[in-house]
Parts: sequence; structure tokens; C-alpha cells
Amino acid sequence: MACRLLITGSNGLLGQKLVALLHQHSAVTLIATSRGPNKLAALYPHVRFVPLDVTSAEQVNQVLDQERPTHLIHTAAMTQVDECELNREACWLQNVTATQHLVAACARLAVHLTHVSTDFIFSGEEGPLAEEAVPAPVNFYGESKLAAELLVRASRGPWAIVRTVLVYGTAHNYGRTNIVQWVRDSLRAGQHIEVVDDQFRTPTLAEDLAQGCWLVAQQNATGIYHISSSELLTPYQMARQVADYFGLDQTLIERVDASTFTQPARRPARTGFIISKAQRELGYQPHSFAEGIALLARQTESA
Ligand SMILES: NC(=O)C1=CN([C@@H]2O[C@H](COP(=O)(O)OP(=O)(O)OC[C@H]3O[C@@H](n4cnc5c(N)ncnc54)[C@H](O)[C@@H]3O)[C@@H](O)[C@H]2O)C=CC1
Repeated sequence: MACRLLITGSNGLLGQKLVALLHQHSAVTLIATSRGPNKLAALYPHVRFVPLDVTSAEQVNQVLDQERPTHLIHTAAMTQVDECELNREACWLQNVTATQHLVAACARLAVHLTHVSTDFIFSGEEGPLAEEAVPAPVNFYGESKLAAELLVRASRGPWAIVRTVLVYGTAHNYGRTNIVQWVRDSLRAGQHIEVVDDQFRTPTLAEDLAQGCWLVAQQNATGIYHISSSELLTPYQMARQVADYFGLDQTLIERVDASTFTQPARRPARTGFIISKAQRELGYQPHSFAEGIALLARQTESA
């Protein structure tokens, strides 16, 4: 299938992984878009880049009219949960209003839209969750992402929603850490860390999420898909695996409850996904957390 794929948020973690996955694909013409300058210009000079702030309806329409994609993967979002809680207007604009613009433009031009969503639309009482589970967000980020989902689901055009969980990975010029590097670097520095053992997630390797989004777009799949790993782990269990892999001092890791931390936004306790629909229908096959650690080690350890 020849496809013109437009990616929003191409400077972000998932956006970068999608570009890395698809930049040499013979059947794909990539159009990377992002707010601000292209962070991938030096790495992938042959990939077309168009600046796009998705909160502007005018820019969205202009870029889609000009680029005429057949598929669009919408990764751009305000993703920092506490920031969303504290700055609700900006969060709504970036997560909901922007999605509204994209839904309208994609429906108008019959572009297949893959929208990326989150486990944080759920209350976290009964994970792991299947696609049919009933959403009930416990924080503003979750509310905004649920509102965006509802806009996508009401679209007259072809749409899919990929929900994911606790994404970890490394990206170029990215400035944010992840659970694997945070634990490794803290323990290497001899720092004591407190890690929660009463929240459950199925952590997602960023490369797997990119693969899942691509499988959806490539197959013109429609509907909702849960894309993560299949291992339900607490951050404490993840930290122990990281320490084990790198041969670091486990006694520096203190097991705590989430109530130890005061954070602006509440976190759902038990999410994590059942991914059998994506495995069965799309052929999605995620890495284990142990494999993800090993991959990240290869990407980030100096020789
Ligand atoms: N990272 C995680 O643990 C999880 C992420 N998700 C979802 O996955 C998707 C991708 O997340 P990540 O790549 O990890 O996030 P990220 O924060 O690394 O990337 C998001 C990108 O969107 C860009 N962006 C924000 N507002 C924009 C605008 N108005 N116009 C253009 N670009 C804009 C940001 O600058 C950033 O580069 C998001 O929809 C997020 O809600 C869902 C669950 C967990």
C-alpha cells in the first residue's frame, strides 16, 4: 500500500520513533510536522518536515490541503500530567481543541486518522483493561484525553484510537528521562530512590508503540486498540529489574506507597492493558520489559 503519512508532534518521543521506523520504508512518503524547529533535521535530512502547531485550525487546514496525506498519526499532546492539572486551559487547547481541528480536516479530506490516547482515561480500579472498559478519569489530563477520544469517535471519516501506557524510550535532543535511565543513573550515582509499589502498569517500549500505530495505519484499521506490553508491573518491580540488569545495588531502592508523594494530579492505581485484540487483529508483538531494558542499554550506554 502506497501511503502519504503525516505525523503530528514529530519532535516528541513517539513522533521520533515513528520517523525512525518509517523514514526508509519504500511504500511510505513521510511528512513530519511539529511545533517549533525540526529536531530531526540532522538525523533524517531526507524526511520532509513542515512546521505545524495543531492548535491552529488555519494551519491544520492549510498543511493538510497542501500535503494531501492519506494517513495521519496524531501524537502531539500536552503529556505532562501535573502540568495539565495546573494549566487546564493550555491542556484543553493542546489535547482537545487541536484534536477537534484534526478530526474535522481528516474527515473533510477522507484521511485515515490514528489518534493516540492513554490509560489515564480510566479510574485505575480494575486493570488490566480491555478496549471496552468504561472510562472514568481521575485527573484533568485524563479528562482532556477522554474528551479528545469522544471527538475522534464521532468523526465521519475513518478513525482509530491507539491507547497506550507508561511509555519508556530515548529520543534525540529530548530532555526528559524515563524509568529505565532514571533508575540506572540514580543507582549509579549511589542515590537512594523511593519507588511506588501500589501502582500497576503494562509499560510500553516507545518502539513498540510506534510499531503498533504503524500497524493500525498500514492496515487501515478502525476502532480502538490497546497497545502496551502484556506484563503488569509496579514501578518498584520495574526498578528492581533495571537494577538487576545493570548489576546495581538493589538496597538503594525503597518500596513506598503512592500516598508518600504529594502531586498536583492524582494517578490511577491499577491500569495496564489487555492487548489480545491488537495481537490477534494487527499481529502486534511487544517486547518484554527485560528486552526493553536491554534495547535501551544498547542505545544509551557509551562503548
Ligand atoms: N509518554 C507516555 O507515558 C504516554 C503517552 N501517551 C500519549 O502518547 C502520545 C505521544 O506521547 P509522547 O510522544 O510520549 O509525548 P511527548 O511529550 O514526548 O511528545 C508530544 C509532542 O507534542 C508536541 N506538541 C504539543 N503541543 C503541540 C502543538 N500545539 N502543535 C504541535 N506539536 C505539539 C510537543 O512539543 C511534543 O514534542 C500523546 O498523545 C500522549 O498523550 C499515552 C500514555 C502514556
